[in-house]
Amino acid sequence: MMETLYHSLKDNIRTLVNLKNWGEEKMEVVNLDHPIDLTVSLNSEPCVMALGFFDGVHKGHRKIIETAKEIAKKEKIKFTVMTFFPHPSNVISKTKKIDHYITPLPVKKEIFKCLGVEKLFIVNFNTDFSEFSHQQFVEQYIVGLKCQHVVAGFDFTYGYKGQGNMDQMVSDSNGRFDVTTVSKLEHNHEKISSSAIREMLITGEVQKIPMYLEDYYSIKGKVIRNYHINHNENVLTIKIDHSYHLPKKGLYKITAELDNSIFDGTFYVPLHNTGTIEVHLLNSHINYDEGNITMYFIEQEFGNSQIEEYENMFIVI
Ligand SMILES: Cc1cc2nc3c(=O)[nH]c(=O)nc-3n(C[C@H](O)[C@H](O)[C@H](O)COP(=O)(O)O)c2cc1C
Ligand SMILES: Nc1ncnc2c1ncn2[C@@H]1O[C@H](COP(=O)(O)OP(=O)(O)OP(=O)(O)O)[C@@H](O)[C@H]1O
Repeated sequence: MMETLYHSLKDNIRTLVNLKNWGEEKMEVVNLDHPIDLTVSLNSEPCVMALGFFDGVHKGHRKIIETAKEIAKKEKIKFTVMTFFPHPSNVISKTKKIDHYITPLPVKKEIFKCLGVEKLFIVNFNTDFSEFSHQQFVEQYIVGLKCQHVVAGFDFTYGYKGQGNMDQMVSDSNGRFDVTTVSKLEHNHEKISSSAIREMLITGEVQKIPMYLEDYYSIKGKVIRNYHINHNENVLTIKIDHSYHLPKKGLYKITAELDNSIFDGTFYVPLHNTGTIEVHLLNSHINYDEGNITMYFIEQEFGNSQIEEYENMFIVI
């Protein structure tokens, strides 16, 4: 069963590689600092806006983005997304800080672009912004940006202490824009969520992630060094974004996409993300000293008891 899933998903990766080649769509990115610059409002065009943090851009998020896209097409208005950075937990003292992401901001931008988003608003989530009331947010960031239609999920909250919800949004709109609330998307009776995916990364259960993400968990990076261990195995040193949420420490079976070619390999995930990693690729005879790489996590290779043994092996080498 797992093998079948693996092969079909591997085919998906091939499809995604092709899609990426076509995905040369244009997307305007507007960084918004609080208080909002009035010229941004003046230059805005009528739009539909999907709202949320969207870490991972998982299946539930995609349902929202697809809904907004369809509305934009039907109503012939601009298709926009508004997201926030950093994660609100970084400025709200009572919550656990989320500063490592399933999709760091540059990756999230790339995904939005591939999904056809025409304009992306990134609001700098700072303390002043977090203290803005739900009414003020709607006046300045929704009505002010000429949004004619808001799309968000059933549990979207906004405004000081997260006091606004989707019912409040209808009331705050005061008839000036439409509101579409997307219902809960579930897997095995559980909400598909970024938190659930983070939990799978923490436990190392990466094989479950495709059910939530529609793809394997992946990390993108730039190759900076390459050496051959033998005629059949390459070790690549790769620079990655410091804010990636790495899976639990241990050895993982990966599939890597490099220069439109697919390789199988392994990646020993360290305890912390230092911004540089090493992956082993099999059957890759070519020299790759540079270039972009995407690593897809298939499954954890060893049980926990074997990790220490594996580490000792490295020390000996
Ligand atoms: C103007 C504004 C103020 C916010 N203030 C707070 C806050 O005081 N406390 C809080 O926990 N979240 C606050 N949030 C965060 C929201 O509750 C929510 O996490 C954010 O809008 C992203 O939505 P999502 O998590 O559903 O994607 C605020 C959001 C906005 C837009
Ligand atoms: N499973 C889901 N079904 C429908 N809408 C969803 C789902 N998950 C998230 N959303 C919506 O997507 C937008 C972004 O939500 P958010 O970034 O909080 O995702 P999340 O997966 O709930 O994250 P977290 O687990 O960190 O709370 C919001 O409008 C939210 O209501």
